[in-house]
Amino acid sequence: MTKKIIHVAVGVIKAGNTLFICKRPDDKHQGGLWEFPGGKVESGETVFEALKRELIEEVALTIHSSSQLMVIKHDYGDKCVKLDVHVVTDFSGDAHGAEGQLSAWVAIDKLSEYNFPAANVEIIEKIKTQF
Ligand SMILES: Nc1nc2c([nH]c(=O)n2[C@@H]2O[C@H](COP(=O)(O)OP(=O)(O)OP(=O)(O)O)[C@@H](O)[C@H]2O)c(=O)[nH]1
Ligand SMILES: [Mg+2]
Repeated sequence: MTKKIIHVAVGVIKAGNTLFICKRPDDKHQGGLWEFPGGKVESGETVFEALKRELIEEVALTIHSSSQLMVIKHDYGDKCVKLDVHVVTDFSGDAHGAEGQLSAWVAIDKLSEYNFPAANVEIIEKIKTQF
């Protein structure tokens, strides 16, 4: 049987040479690891609409535009995800962990000091070469 793929909108929020990252709650999938904020694309939503909704909910930012960086499919065994990764530089608001999660603005060359889910390795490699 083909596994269900969970479509996820992921936001790489960038200001200068820093990115805004959050810590996933321990009880969630890949809990305790750092992430780029975002979440599942609901039926009838575009990726941008999902990203906009998730970033308001999770980090209290209103985004005005985004550009696609890459799409990554990853099978964690328990879950199969398709991460639709978008870079966001055009936003308003004061980013913080709006759901009580830890968060930080981190310099791109310090990203390797944080542990991310396996699917994110490719994202971080691309960011380091491209940004
Ligand atoms: N947001 C986000 N999710 C990621 C990243 N990397 C990665 O593998 N994922 C996976 O993508 C899936 C969906 O993300 P999510 O848990 O943020 O979804 P959500 O905000 O809709 O949460 P929910 O479970 O409360 O509905 C999770 O299985 C998560 O482990 C990442 O950098 N950011
Ligand atoms: Mg989320």
